[in-house]
Amino acid sequence: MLSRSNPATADLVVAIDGPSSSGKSTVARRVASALGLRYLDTGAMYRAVTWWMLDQGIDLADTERVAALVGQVPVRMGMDPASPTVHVGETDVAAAIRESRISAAVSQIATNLTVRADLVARQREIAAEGGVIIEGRDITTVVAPEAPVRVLLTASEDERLARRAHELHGSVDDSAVAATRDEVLRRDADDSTVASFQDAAEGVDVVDSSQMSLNDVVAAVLELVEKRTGIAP
Ligand SMILES: Nc1ncnc2c1ncn2[C@@H]1O[C@H](COP(=O)(O)OP(=O)(O)OP(=O)(O)O)[C@@H](O)[C@H]1O
Ligand SMILES: Nc1ccn([C@H]2C[C@H](O)[C@@H](COP(=O)(O)O)O2)c(=O)n1
Repeated sequence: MLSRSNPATADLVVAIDGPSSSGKSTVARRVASALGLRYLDTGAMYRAVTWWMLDQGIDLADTERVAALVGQVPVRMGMDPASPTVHVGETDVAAAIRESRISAAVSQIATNLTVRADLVARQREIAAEGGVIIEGRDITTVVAPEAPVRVLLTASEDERLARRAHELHGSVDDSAVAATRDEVLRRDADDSTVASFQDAAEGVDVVDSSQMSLNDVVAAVLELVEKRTGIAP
């Protein structure tokens, strides 16, 4: 695992929220690498729980059964931003949790309030250790509302659909974008019933990346870290 190599950032927590495909994972990993922080992808935790429930043959609509079982799911997150890992027990699920069957089902898990309480508690333990950038949907508001740097990373719907379509289908033509709508917009609609990531909470800085290159977004977040904490790479 990554050692917390930068003494200046040993206690730092950076929180990033935003809708699907706004660039959270990509930007957070790069910022973490620049600052010597660990990187926690909380969406991957919800995906790993989804993977385990389906692997066990659990009906995700049976919210009480899911709630009763979530505490048993042995999710292990590797937080080196250069090579983050996700295991459930000894099984490497990093690729499996990105399959479309998981993307299509994960909101059923993420909208289960007992699951949220369980995963938020695990995420808060990691935040309490410091030296970490955490991204998701409720990090600035619920998991780490006291973090000195809190960012809402947004982009227009069209831009987010195009980014995901390009990533998944290698194209931004009409059929590629249409095939991506469920993964991006339907999921955001479902997820926003339990987490507030469309508007910034008080004190949260907004970065609208619609017209920005990845490098510019990373630079903007690093500037916010410096502005809020005085810490620079
Ligand atoms: N500023 C940008 N300009 C162009 N492409 C971008 C930009 N930011 C991110 N991308 C691309 O958009 C896609 C989605 O980015 P990423 O997976 O980081 O989003 P995300 O917010 O973590 O999504 P999710 O929450 O659904 O996992 C990736 O292919 C990434 O390379
Ligand atoms: N803190 C979080 C992180 C993620 N989710 C939900 C929202 C998504 O549907 C799902 C997977 O996230 P992704 O990998 O696409 O970022 O998990 C959440 O509710 N809270």
